[in-house]
Amino acid sequence: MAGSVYNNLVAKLVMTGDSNVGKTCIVSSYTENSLPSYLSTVGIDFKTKTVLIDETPLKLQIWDTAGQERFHTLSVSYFRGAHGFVLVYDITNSVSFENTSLWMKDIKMKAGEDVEVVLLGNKCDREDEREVSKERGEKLAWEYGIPFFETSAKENINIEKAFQMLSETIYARRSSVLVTQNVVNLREPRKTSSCMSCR
Ligand SMILES: Nc1nc2c(ncn2[C@@H]2O[C@H](COP(=O)(O)OP(=O)(O)OP(=O)(O)O)[C@@H](O)[C@H]2O)c(=O)[nH]1
Repeated sequence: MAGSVYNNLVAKLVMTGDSNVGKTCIVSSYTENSLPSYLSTVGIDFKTKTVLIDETPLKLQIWDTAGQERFHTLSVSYFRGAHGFVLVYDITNSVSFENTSLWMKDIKMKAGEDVEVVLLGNKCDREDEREVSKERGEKLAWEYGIPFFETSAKENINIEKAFQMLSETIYARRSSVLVTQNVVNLREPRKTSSCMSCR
């Protein structure tokens, strides 16, 4: 168990949801504890952060995709091969909440049915402008069978918790995680080659 394979576990996470809901700020808050200067995401980049699960390090590769419609094809092309998704809406924007069902369809279509997803209702610091009740978020997450948090990237509320829960679910439920560029089975010891394509 303490072999080197378990020191090289990597999980690919993808941020998704409408434009302007706060995906980039959530990643920054989680990986740097600071907000970036505002710049709507125009391409794709990823950040990394290592979490500990039962003393095992799991390196998260967090891909921040653009929510704007004109980047949709590019954004969803990064869904394939992801182990988990952070699906974000803005509690002050009901359209972004309604569109989560479209993002969920894309996730299932591109990444498969058994991929792990956490739903975030972001900007919960803006209570005065709230358009989506917490109950609606909870109900939707219950229907999907996924965890739900209301978050604030601005005030760093529930961000750490959400990523930790997603990481633990991936670690516990998935039979495989990426190890550098190779895939290994977590539950069975590796037998021969470290490269799937060589088998
Ligand atoms: N009040 C408040 N504002 C936030 C929060 N998170 C993000 N914002 C603001 O919302 C705006 C959009 O944030 P981004 O992180 O760029 O949104 P995005 O979802 O990455 O947008 P795209 O890159 O276009 O997909 C910025 O002005 C942020 O400062 C939050 O938790 N609270």
